[in-house]
Amino acid sequence: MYQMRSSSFSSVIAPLDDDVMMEIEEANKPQGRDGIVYAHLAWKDVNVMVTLNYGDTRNVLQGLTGYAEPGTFTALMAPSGSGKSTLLDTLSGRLASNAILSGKVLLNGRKAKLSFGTAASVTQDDTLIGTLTVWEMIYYLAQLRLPDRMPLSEKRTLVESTIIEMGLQDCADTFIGNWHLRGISGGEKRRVSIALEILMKPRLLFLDEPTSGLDRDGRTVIASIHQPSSEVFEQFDRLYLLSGGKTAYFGQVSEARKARYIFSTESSLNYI
Ligand SMILES: Nc1ncnc2c1ncn2[C@@H]1O[C@H](COP(=O)(O)OP(=O)(O)OP(=O)(O)O)[C@@H](O)[C@H]1O
Repeated sequence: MYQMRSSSFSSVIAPLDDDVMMEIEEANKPQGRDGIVYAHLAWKDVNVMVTLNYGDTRNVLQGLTGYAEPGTFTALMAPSGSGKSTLLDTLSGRLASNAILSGKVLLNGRKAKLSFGTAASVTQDDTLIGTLTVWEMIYYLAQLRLPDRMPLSEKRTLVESTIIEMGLQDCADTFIGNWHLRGISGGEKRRVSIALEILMKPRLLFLDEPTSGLDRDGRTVIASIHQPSSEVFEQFDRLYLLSGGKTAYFGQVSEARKARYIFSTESSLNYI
């Protein structure tokens, strides 16, 4: 769990570099030499206000600015209730109907609706079919989601490579399981949920709780995270810390370390 003393961490807020922000906002040529469209995501002055019962309102996010670039992994961290899921929902265009957004969210320099195939979200409540094996589940989804014109042999190859990418080889033939059938572990279920999304090769991936071993491969990954294991923590490039809906820190993980955030060995982050 976090321990936070708000008086001292404000001094290590990383100032956002305006040039970098502008560069990202104006990046209108996201297509790389390999023909793949990469996802540069930027958000500026984002505020989210929700309407509560009896018509009261509450500002859940206040003045958030940041960006995420292709091939990087950005971790959103904050104490419970500070706005991680709301920021993920904002960036992925999934805000609740009682929430009002102001500010800019730009994909490759433009306001864009995130289409299926470009962006994918993996939330905690994804449903899997317990009576299928891991291989069957992923293959079943591949047949449903991948284009009809793709040959079956190609779909099978993609299923195999996705299973390897997510480190699911050892449990590929194990049932996913349900309340009366013991199946794969909780962590393996998370990896199956992610596998189902990366089948479509999205350039932008939003995760509620990341997992280790995710290949970036030019992908832009933004993940909200509660208690990172040291293995997961090693994978982050940037850290976005929120406190009470405001930015407490946005910058490189390495700089956060220098700024005297203490990362203890297992699953805890303390601000000093
Ligand atoms: N649509 C909404 N209507 C009312 N309140 C909301 C709404 N969305 C978020 N909130 C409130 O805003 C605050 C931030 O919620 P959010 O789920 O983003 O936090 P979080 O950092 O993801 O929390 P946790 O780590 O516990 O999942 C909470 O107090 C939550 O109750």
